[in-house]
Formats: sequence, structure tokens, C-alpha cells
Amino acid sequence: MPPTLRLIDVTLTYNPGRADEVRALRGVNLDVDQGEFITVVGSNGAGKSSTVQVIAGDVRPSTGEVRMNGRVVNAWPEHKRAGLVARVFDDPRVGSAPDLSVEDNLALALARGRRRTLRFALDQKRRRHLREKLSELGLGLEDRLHQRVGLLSAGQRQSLTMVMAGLASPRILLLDEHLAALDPATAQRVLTVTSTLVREMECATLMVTHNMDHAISIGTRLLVMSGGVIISDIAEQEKQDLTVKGLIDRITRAGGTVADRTLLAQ
Ligand SMILES: Nc1ncnc2c1ncn2[C@@H]1O[C@H](COP(=O)(O)OP(=O)(O)OP(=O)(O)O)[C@@H](O)[C@H]1O
Repeated sequence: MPPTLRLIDVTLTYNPGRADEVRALRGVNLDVDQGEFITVVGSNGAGKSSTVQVIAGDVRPSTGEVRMNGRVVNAWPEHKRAGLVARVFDDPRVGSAPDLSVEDNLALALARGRRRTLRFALDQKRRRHLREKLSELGLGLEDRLHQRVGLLSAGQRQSLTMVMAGLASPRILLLDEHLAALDPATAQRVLTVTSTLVREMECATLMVTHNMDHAISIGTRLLVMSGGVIISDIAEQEKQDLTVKGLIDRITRAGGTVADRTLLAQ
């Protein structure tokens, strides 16, 4: 079976041929299988977000191929990939509709997952199931099903976005610095939620983070990017023994730099 996600020699050049040309990706090769949970670190401008954008379909690679379940998807716009790819952004306000209730947001996500063949409203059984699912997160969301999402805290809202991503049954989940806007204690809680939900989803997951502790403590594989390429690909076994200092040493030895804000986040 082909990998769920495959990047073959992907390059991305912004503003080609102009004075402000930037070679954001210089040949990224990556295979991600179902169930793999990859954390991605790297200094500012390393190409992490560009990689996520190329996978999400925000931008097309300049050269190379993006494959999903064996199919080349370079030319697929974002909306065509929506059934396969779910994405959680750094801004907790982005992933859910503030004027709709928690329940209506969940119903929308569920409908998206079933490719809109489902009735919009939740029936009793599904409502019970969702309430159980929310209560497992330990954030009190199960008692706020009828409240407007705009009233939730940032951590609750980001957790809700994660649950919504799960309901859409994606094959690929992209977490683009999704903890960056949260205070450390909330980020830790949402990290636990992330771990639980990603395990249930069994998709191919990429999580971009500037927090080395998070990158080490969660997931099954760790990638380090620098200068538009992957400079280190660390498997689960090796990752388990890593310390933050060990990882930073490793990045420096591989020729990468560590951003100030990464160091500050430790
Ligand atoms: N729309 C754009 N137009 C021009 N250059 C861009 C654009 N987006 C990103 N870049 C440049 O591409 C390079 C890679 O950026 P990218 O955002 O992928 O890095 P990153 O690893 O996510 O960095 P950060 O951690 O700072 O978010 C950088 O030099 C950046 O300035």
C-alpha cells in the first residue's frame, strides 16, 4: 500500500526570477504512513509552514510531487483536498464558527466528514456519543453544548477544533503551531487532548511546533527542518531517549540553527 502522504523532491520558490525570490523548500522528501504522528521543528524560515501549505494545497510546489494515498495531488486545490486533509491553525478563533453553538459546530464537522450526506442536525444517539467524547477531554465542554463557541476560552476552543478535525475523518492531520497562542498550562492540557485524539484518528499527522519539549514528548517521529530541507529524521525509539539539550545539539551539529523564540519557549 502506498504511504498516506508522500512528498517527492518538493521545492517551492516564492517570487521566482524576481529580486525578492525566496527558495522556501529546496527538495523535501517524506513518506508518512497511517498512524504516524510526526512533530516538526526548525528555526524561523526553515520551511515548516511552507511544507504544511504545500500539503494543504494553499500553494503548489514549484517542482516535485505531493501524493496522497498514491495519487498525485499537486493540482488539487485546497477544497478538493478537504475530505482528506484537516488542519488546525495557531489562532484558536479560526477553526470554528463563533456565532454557532458547540453542538452546531460539531454537527457541521460531522457532516463534512460524511461528505454532507448526513442530516445536519444531530440525533440523540450521536449527541450522547459526542457528549461522552467531550467529557473525556476533561475541559467541561460537554456541559456547554448549547453555548456560543465565541464564549469559550482559547484552550477550549482549540480543543473543540481538534475534536471537529477528528469528526471529519481525515487521512492527514496538519497541526500548524496549534499551541502557540496558548499559555503554557493550557498548551499542556491541549497537548494531552491532541495526543488522545490523534491516537483515535489513526491518520498521518504532522505537528509544527517551536517547543522542543512538546516535539519530544508527543508523537512517533521527529523531523528537523533547516534551509528548506529535512536535516534530521528521528524515529520513535531514538526520540524517547532525547533531551531538549540533546535535540538542540543535534540540530546544531546537522548545520541547523535554533531560533531565539524556540530557546525561550523551553
Ligand atoms: N508568501 C510568501 N512570499 C514570500 N516569501 C515567503 C512567503 N511565505 C514564506 N516565505 C519565506 O519562505 C521561507 C520559509 O518560510 P516558512 O514560513 O515556511 O518557514 P517556517 O519554518 O514556518 O518559519 P517560522 O517558524 O518563522 O514560521 C522564509 O524565508 C519566508 O520568509
